Amino acid sequence: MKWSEMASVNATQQHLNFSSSWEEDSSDNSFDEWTHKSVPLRSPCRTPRIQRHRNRSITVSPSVPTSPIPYAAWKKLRLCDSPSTPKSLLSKSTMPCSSSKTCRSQRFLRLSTAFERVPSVNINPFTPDTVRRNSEHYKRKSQRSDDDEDYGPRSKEIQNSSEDESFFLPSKRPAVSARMLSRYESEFLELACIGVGEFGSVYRCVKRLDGCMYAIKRSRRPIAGSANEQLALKEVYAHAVLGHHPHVVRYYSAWAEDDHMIIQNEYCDGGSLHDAITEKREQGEFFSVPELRDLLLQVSMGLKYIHNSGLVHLDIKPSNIFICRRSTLSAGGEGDSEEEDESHSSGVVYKIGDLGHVTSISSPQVEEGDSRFLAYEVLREDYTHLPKADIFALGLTVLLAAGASPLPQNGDDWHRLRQGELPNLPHELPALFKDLLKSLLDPDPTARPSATALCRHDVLCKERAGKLATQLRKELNVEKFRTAMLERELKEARLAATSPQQSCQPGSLPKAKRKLVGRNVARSVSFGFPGY
Ligand SMILES: Nc1ncnc2c1ncn2[C@@H]1O[C@H](COP(=O)(O)OP(=O)(O)OP(=O)(O)O)[C@@H](O)[C@H]1O
Ligand SMILES: [Mg+2]
Repeated sequence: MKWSEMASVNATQQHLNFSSSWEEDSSDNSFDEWTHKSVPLRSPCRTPRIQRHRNRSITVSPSVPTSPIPYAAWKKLRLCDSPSTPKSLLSKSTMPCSSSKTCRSQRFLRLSTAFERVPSVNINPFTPDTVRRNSEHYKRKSQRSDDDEDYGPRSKEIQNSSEDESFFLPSKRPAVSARMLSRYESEFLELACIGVGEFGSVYRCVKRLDGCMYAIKRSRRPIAGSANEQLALKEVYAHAVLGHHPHVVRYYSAWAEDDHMIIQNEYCDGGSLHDAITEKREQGEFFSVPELRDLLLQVSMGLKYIHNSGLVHLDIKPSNIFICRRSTLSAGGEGDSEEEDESHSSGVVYKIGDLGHVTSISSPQVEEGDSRFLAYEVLREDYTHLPKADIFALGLTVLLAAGASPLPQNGDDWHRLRQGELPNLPHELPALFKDLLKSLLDPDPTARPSATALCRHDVLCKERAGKLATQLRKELNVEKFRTAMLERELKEARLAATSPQQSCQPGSLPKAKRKLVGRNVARSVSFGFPGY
């Protein structure tokens, strides 16, 4: 959102109910001062001045909190200098956590270390991990009780039963409301800081009550009365409206605490696409063509859902696409979608996250996203084809995964990418796929394919058809195997019928015990086959 627009919105903006002290407080007029002073002058041929996303989304270890200087803070810093302006926030944000004042994340981490010794979180019996552990435990237990029946004293079983019960029953419920802790502290056990962005920091947490993992995003600065309040609300509004889709990060809850916004989202265990690209790049690797197609298709599905809901994301980029590995889905699992099953065969699910820039297609309030991924028409404030700006950003995202060099933030190279020139890639892409990517970057937004068209595009669906063929081949092999087994059984049954003595041979069942179906055919025993 432009600062000038924000000033008008400010009059009607909905404030979060943080604390009464803030609501009545008119002393923080830095925002008004700032909005009036910062109406941008536009040149006819603009090139983005935005540096905002440099160094963003760095995954840090909890012991080394990094605080990239947010663009907004820089901008504010240039314009006003009161103690309550971002200068103080900036110095706070850049202040090393080792200073005498304990920083919040450290405080939480200390708290969590204390909890680690006595984990006061419940174990959710329905998560795949727990189910597996439970069944192993049951197996062990039944073996043990067999042994006990034969050889061991009964007291041993009695002694173990309380241990077993405590294993299956949720551990004692933590006294959620007994202590006057913040909701965050009382409901969640913080495990690690998994990301730092412009808006805030993201922590991996276990919810004490349900024992599931969540990503908790906490705004970096106090947000009441600031532009960030609208941004924070935007993210929450968007999540709430969007509901569930397998390719959009799932939202669970949001609340304000200590003048900070806290958003509880699904935890994606594979990190961000940005992390995955960086990791591969460091090893001199890039996404393969099938992986690129899969990425493009899955994110298109998420975008199709967002666009069909009347919204646009406006900040599509690798650090806002998260990865889930199917086997370890944390909470909630997947939503319902006709496309759901087809996209999972790679074992990786891509999800669109960070909805902080989402706006509606019909009455857009545009807060430009990362300039590196910004479509030219959005820079020109032409908002008539906003969904195509997401498509443009998706094209650049896929090109980065294909090994393109880091994207320019402005300048000639920036303009060249907006004139339909593809960046250089370390490996040649198949012509059809390359053409498709080129169409995503078309300078004319109307020439770019829609998300719906991408979901049906031949180049991407062939991949899906390929997966389907592989799946069908597997199923065919299973059926062949089954038929062969049945034929063998049939032969045996015929043989048994013609020469009754043979049925008593070692290895074959006594005739009386065999269950015959149909025309004296032994019922096939059910047998396992991996994966079926
Ligand atoms: N649900 C999640 N699961 C796993 N990791 C996450 C999740 N949400 C965020 N992260 C990590 O935290 C980083 C920052 O998150 P997010 O993009 O939501 O915050 P932000 O402050 O809006 O960032 P930015 O302004 O840089 O886009 C992500 O790039 C990712 O590495
Ligand atoms: Mg982000």
